[in-house]
Amino acid sequence: MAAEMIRERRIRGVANSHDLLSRFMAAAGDDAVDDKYLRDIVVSFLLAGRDTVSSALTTLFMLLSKNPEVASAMRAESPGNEETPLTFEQLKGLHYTNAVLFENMRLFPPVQFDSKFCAGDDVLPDGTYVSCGARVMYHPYAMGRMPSIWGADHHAFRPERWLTGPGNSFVPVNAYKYPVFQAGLRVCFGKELAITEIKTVAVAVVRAFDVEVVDRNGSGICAPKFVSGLTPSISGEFPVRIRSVRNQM
Ligand code: HEM
Repeated sequence: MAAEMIRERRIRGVANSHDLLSRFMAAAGDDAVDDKYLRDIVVSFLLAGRDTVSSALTTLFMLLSKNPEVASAMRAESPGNEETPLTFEQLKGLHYTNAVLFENMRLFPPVQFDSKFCAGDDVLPDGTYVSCGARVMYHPYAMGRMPSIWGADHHAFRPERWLTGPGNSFVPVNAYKYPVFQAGLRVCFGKELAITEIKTVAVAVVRAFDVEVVDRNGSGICAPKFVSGLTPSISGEFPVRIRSVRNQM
């Protein structure tokens, strides 16, 4: 599929196309960019951008089902109704919704753990010696649930913990405290895109529907099994009941 996408652009030309692959090809200009390099770009963007966003949305709706008052607050914050799509600026102004997204990914980070290999002998800030070639892991899932980082209510889904700015506005924390998108030079390249995607889908669905996680027979709330992995997922089924908000008014 990647090869076909590249071939098609080589034939069509990329100067007037604004998709990401065309931009990579155009930016390379006269420098020869081989197809293998471009194929790796396509694959890494698909891998990095697809399962992560869908994992975040899955756990978000799981949490909203357990916390319907949070879904109501998101609905109340969003201007207009489901007929009027939000602009990018309006989306950015949704502080409570932003807090819900970040709180969801604190408890269920789409990349649960990650590792790096030392390029040379080094000493970490806490004094730990690491030798060249050693593997060092960081674990956003564990860090998101540590009382020493998040306090006594670390286990609670509480979006308000992010609303510490003037007028209860959203305030991000240090990326090394919340390494859900990693931190430093190799921070996630698609972070802002991911947040915009998740917010767009979450707001569009919440404005129009109540999403309730149910058991197989459609009655009572069940607890979907969260399966850890590089990008975590839900094992087996994830049955939900969808109710139009408009019909309930
Ligand atoms: C909620 C969604 C996402 C999360 C939690 C996430 C998380 C991460 C993390 C932890 C890394 C560091 C991986 C490593 O260095 O080993 C990373 C890297 C990366 N992400 Fe994301 N990501 C998300 C969505 C996206 C999207 C939508 C895109 C693009 C379409 C994207 C593109 C990338 C790329 C290109 C890198 C490599 C950056 C580099 O090494 O310089 N990500 N992401």
